[in-house]
Amino acid sequence: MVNPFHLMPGPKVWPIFGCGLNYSKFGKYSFERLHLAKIDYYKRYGNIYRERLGPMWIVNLFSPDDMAKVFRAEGRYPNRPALPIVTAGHKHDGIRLGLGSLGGKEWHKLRTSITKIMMRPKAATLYLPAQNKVADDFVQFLKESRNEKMQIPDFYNQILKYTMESIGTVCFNTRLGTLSHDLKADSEAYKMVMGSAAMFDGVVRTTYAFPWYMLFRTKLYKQFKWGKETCEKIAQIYIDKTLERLKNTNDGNEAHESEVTFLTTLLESGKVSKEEALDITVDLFTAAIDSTASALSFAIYNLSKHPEKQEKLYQEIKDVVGDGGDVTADQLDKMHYLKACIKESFRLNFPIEGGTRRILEESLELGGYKVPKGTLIAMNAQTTCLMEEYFDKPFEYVPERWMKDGSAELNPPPAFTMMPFGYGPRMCVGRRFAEQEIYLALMKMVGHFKLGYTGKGIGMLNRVFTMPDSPLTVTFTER
Ligand code: HEM
Repeated sequence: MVNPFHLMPGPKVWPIFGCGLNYSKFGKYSFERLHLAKIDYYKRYGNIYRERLGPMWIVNLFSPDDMAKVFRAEGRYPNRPALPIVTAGHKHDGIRLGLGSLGGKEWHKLRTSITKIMMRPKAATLYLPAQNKVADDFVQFLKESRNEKMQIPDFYNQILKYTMESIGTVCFNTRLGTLSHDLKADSEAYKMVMGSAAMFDGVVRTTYAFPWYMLFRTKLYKQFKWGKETCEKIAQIYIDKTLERLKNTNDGNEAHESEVTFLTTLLESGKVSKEEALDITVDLFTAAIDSTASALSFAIYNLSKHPEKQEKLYQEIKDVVGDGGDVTADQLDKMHYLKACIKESFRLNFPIEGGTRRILEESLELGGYKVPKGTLIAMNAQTTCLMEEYFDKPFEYVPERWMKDGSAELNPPPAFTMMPFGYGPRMCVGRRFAEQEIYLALMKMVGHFKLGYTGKGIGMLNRVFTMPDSPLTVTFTER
């Protein structure tokens, strides 16, 4: 029997505020630690519940079968809500909606122009030589940055510089120079770091705030806009330099191999205008930084907390790569335990609060209820990934569970539980690049240092992406 939507369980809905007060200072929960609310709600309501935030109904799912049903029902143009601050920017100042915020045919046109370039299996390996060099420089930077406790002060921000530097080689074929101990305030790299931080902070703080910024250009809105414009200005400088070099070296023929960048490939595809290509490149650059940094931080943390797993990984690195040098695509293919370590870290510290979201294009039966068209569906993989029902020893770090050799002696993880990059035609377009950056950083770090951990355990903080809730006090001892 299918029940009507209004019978679906969920927290009390107040007039005007809906369920929002639960996350305010009058409530039990906070948006920063939304995962704790989700765990409570799961215990109280089971596999499905609904809540209303502002005018919007949100249906929360915990069952992988229901999540699969949503993905299977999505059509040609899967619909995900845009970031609210981006929508406000579009309304106030005509800020263009990017790939992550567009819907329908407009989204599809942009997406098809880059899916082939970015999603084919070997898409990222073209950038391996440049990204190897960035990872080497990061290790050197860490070596020189250690304090007397062998820790890296402000480690999270240094990781952000690595991810920015690494994706910079893809987007602009240029070294930005962020991995410097002496970053000058008037340098392009410094401005890029500051701009990206201001913009991301604006995104995070407005996503869960009362939407005054939809009505007025609030202080936070101005900060976001300043950050975005700063990044765009600097990106434009790099892009112009690349195009200038291309003009001089290539006499109108295909780009010289050393000048192949994401941007040049996009331009040569003939599918987008020069202006669109510039926009897409800047969008990808900004989408890549915090997302990859937060995933990399938890991967480092989990390995530093589990020395026996780290040693196993070290052995794999020695066996596959030997004593150093550039990591090749063939070697990456053989790094099975490394990939298992990263997957397990994604499971324990799922990178996106809740998980992927969709707006239903048609009404759908979920968990025994008829959910109307237009409802926002939150697929709470973050909670599901820690449930005993689906994972043996859910709170333990066991990379072996992802190995196909059966070494874990645990039940294999079920389908539709682990989707850190989303699913279907709208899944993360930068996945291969994020993974490559994380592989390289971990291989070089674990190859050079024994990572140790002395501080208290790290929890998760929801800042659009899941971030460590306290400083990462990892120790770096040379091998
Ligand atoms: C570990 C790092 C990353 C994680 C965990 C992550 C996760 C995600 C997720 C969950 C989505 C939504 C997918 C869906 O709705 O099904 C997404 C979308 C997206 N990601 Fe990532 N991402 C990461 C890194 C990157 C990188 C490196 C880039 C760029 C090079 C990038 C660019 C994008 C873009 C442009 C979208 C929107 C795609 C669309 O709507 O068509 N991401 N990401």
